[in-house]
Amino acid sequence: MSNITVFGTGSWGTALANVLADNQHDVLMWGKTENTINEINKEHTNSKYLKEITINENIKASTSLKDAVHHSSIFIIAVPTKAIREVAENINQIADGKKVFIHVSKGIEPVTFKRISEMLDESIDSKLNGGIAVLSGPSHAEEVAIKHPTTVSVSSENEEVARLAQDLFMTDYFRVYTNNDLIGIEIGGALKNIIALAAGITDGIGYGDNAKAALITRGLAEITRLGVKMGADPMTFLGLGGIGDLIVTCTSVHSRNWKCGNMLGKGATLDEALEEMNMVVEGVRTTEAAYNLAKEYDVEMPITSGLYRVLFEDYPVSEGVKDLMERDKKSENI
Ligand SMILES: NC(=O)C1=CN([C@@H]2O[C@H](COP(=O)(O)OP(=O)(O)OC[C@H]3O[C@@H](n4cnc5c(N)ncnc54)[C@H](O)[C@@H]3O)[C@@H](O)[C@H]2O)C=CC1
Ligand SMILES: O=C(CO)COP(=O)(O)O
Repeated sequence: MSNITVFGTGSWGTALANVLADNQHDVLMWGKTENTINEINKEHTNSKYLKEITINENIKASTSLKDAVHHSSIFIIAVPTKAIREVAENINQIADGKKVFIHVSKGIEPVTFKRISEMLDESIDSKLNGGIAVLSGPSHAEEVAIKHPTTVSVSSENEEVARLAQDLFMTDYFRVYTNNDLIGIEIGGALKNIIALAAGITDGIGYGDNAKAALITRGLAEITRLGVKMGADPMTFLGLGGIGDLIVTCTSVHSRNWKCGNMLGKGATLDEALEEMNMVVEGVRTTEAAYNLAKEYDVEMPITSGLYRVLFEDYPVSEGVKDLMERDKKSENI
């Protein structure tokens, strides 16, 4: 059994810490918020992020980055994309030996267009970098925390690190596949949030299953178009990290991205919707990144472009839907 540190005490970090503790690993969670850390240690709950869930009593939590870094050589990075560089750079200052980084976040950095494994690679000195992997797939924390059957993929440029991640996480309710397409898994996990925001919007407006199925299907087409230009294997988008995650995020009541979109569809402004959520809605920043990436790679992404206008240019949602429906005639085969 291994010592493992989970960086991030939000819903996903907490649910995954429980999975690892179920596998008898010695888990230390690190976070900045004193209240949450005390609550995890004393009450074995995390009421802000995962209501009504009991956290395994063997899990300890700390606000000390030093303790967190020295606890183990296996790090699970479970903070929002926006915080990845800061956390990784701080770890880099303290670490004194090789560490394996398994990140579970879903986003792309606007402006640089970097994937999370690339941000980690840039932030960690090569002498401290024992390998980087991503864990991604259809997996809401709320269901993993109550041990409902869940399947995910892990990917790394280093096959051994992917297999290590698979071994660490695999339980009878959390099934982990390896996948050799790091780019595809990271792009699929990031871009599905854009489509989930759009699905929330159409549900919020009051449209039905036809609209949602259209978004999932045509959303997958534009995710695949961009992903392939970025170097992904198109088949990855038919797997857990692609269509699997797209389905769960567009259809689940647990999805933060769907919920945010749903409020927008009902008439809230982006600021109002984000204010209402007390958890990260990754799709907002990812829409900005993907909108610019689509231009850079000269890829047509009509759903992403329409959502960009709604989120950042005050474009009415009803007009956004109309634009999508009234685009020039196309063949589905292209
Ligand atoms: N919640 C879920 O079901 C799933 C989430 N993810 C991904 O995991 C990542 C984290 O998501 P959640 O746990 O849902 O987020 P969350 O909003 O529940 O929690 C985020 C955590 O990160 C911490 N944090 C934020 N900025 C920080 C900083 N600068 N330094 C240190 N800590 C910081 C917060 O205090 C909080 O503990 C996201 O990229 C999300 O897309 C992936 C799969 C499932
Ligand atoms: O990635 C997720 C499920 O696989 C979580 O999605 P949300 O952030 O929209 O809740």
